[in-house]
Amino acid sequence: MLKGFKNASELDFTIPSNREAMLQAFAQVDAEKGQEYPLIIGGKRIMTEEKITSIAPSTKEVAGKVSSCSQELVDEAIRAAHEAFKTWSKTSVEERICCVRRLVDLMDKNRFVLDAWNVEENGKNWGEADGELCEALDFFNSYILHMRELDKGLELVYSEEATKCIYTPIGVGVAVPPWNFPLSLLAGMAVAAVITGNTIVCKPSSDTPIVAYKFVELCEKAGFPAGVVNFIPGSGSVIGDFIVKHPLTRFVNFTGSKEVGLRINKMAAEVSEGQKWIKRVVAEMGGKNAIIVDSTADLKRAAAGIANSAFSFQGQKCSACSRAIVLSDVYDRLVDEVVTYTDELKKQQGSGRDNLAVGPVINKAAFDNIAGYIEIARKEGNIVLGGNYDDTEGFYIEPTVVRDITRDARIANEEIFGPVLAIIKAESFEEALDIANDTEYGLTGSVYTEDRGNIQKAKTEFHVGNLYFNRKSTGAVVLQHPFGGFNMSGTDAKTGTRDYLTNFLNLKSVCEDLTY
Ligand SMILES: NC(=O)c1ccc[n+]([C@@H]2O[C@H](COP(=O)([O-])OP(=O)(O)OC[C@H]3O[C@@H](n4cnc5c(N)ncnc54)[C@H](O)[C@@H]3O)[C@@H](O)[C@H]2O)c1
Ligand SMILES: N[C@@H](CCC=O)C(=O)O
Repeated sequence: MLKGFKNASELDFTIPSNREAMLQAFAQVDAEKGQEYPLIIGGKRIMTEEKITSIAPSTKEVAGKVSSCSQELVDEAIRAAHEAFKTWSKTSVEERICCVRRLVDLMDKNRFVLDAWNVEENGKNWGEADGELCEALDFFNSYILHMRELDKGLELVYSEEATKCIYTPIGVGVAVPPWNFPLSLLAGMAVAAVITGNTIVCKPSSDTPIVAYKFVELCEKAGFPAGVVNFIPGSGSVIGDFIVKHPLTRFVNFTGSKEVGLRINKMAAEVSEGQKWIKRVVAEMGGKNAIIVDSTADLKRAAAGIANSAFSFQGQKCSACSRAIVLSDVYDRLVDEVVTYTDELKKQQGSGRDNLAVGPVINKAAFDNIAGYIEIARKEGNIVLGGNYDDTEGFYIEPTVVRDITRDARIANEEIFGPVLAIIKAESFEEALDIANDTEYGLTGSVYTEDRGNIQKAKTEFHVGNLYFNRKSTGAVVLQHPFGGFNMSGTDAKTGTRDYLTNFLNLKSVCEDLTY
């Protein structure tokens, strides 16, 4: 079934032509900077008085201003999507796939400018931005394959009657992505919805609405009819509950923090007047991910994996390692290796445009929150690297390594979502597993070991949605490492898979008595 699928390859920016194209794309970003963007509802562009200001985290400059949607306009958007659903849901799967294929093409043609906007608005480096674009393409291509299979219906046993089980679309969905993967997560949510015959209302994060706008613009160019993909940025606290509670909302596809995810889940469970269905919620949420290192591990390799998982994109991945749990006999040596490796990363910190290893954190609120955790870390353990932060030019926080942290410390339990790594000591592999599991989350985890017994034990006893061995905990690849978390990390929806698409489909069982 997966024959014909190939993961997209990231651009090599050491090739002069790619580098040059990226610099040109930044020139385009500069020319567009400060521009105002409308909502897109039922194909209409609507400029509102109230705007969301998007700030470039590397420089604190205004990237652009995006119209902010009111509750009245949310209602209009959901109704437009509901109207479009009447015809889009009956459009053939092949026709829907054609639109997605054109979108793949358009994303590829606009690749550099999409990457450049992601660098500008989100603070990623070039490779991280292009890796995200590849993930979006992988989602599209995997959903094309899965949808073709789903279109055949469910295989049934033979009977005297004519029986069939067919997948049918369910209605209007709402996509609520976070800011940290503004392209691939929104694009994955939107395409999963529309390829299955649903329509979608996209509410991007207020930190990254321009990247989202660029994506929705490409959807229009790809030929999705008006109203199939709508764009309504707005404050979560002003329109969030309204979108979720709207009686025509059929499903909510959310990725973000645990607090917002749980609120959405609760709101969606309440039945609004006129609502005719139980709303479906996909909620992928936070993590407090651990990497375990036992006494048999290759410590240099483990240190590199830990530092990459903890500090790439400044620790702002849900999959980031924020706890290293290390057996006591190798603890000091491992800490030294992590410090040595991280020190190299720390020397390469700066603006995303300069394409360095470490960039800024997303905004002032995140900066203050992470700085607060660094001060807590000073009291709870010993900072052996980093610990400084400065928001004069952009929101920069040094990669920070904290040793001698106990399992009950705040920085060992709360999601920081920034470049702060807590290193905890364990006396046995069993204790290390117990500490790793001692969290309400269950997103990613990794184990560095050469002990087959420990590998077997972790496979059954380390409770996370994505478990890795002798490898970093970040960088899941579509259809190689289906991604989704356990417990308070989410509904474990496993993006990129066929199962994922069934969240947005009904299965209709049809039977005809042939003797009639
Ligand atoms: N599990 C995953 O796959 C995954 C992937 C990326 C990020 N994350 C998590 O996302 C979080 C960081 O992202 P964030 O800061 O954007 O998260 P967030 O929860 O603050 O916001 C996510 C989205 O929800 C919207 N929102 C806020 N309040 C809302 C409400 N009441 N109703 C509806 N929508 C509302 C926001 O505007 C944004 O679009 C971290 O916790 C991270 O671990 C998880
Ligand atoms: N899927 C990504 C993380 C997405 C969340 O931020 C990874 O595997 O690193």
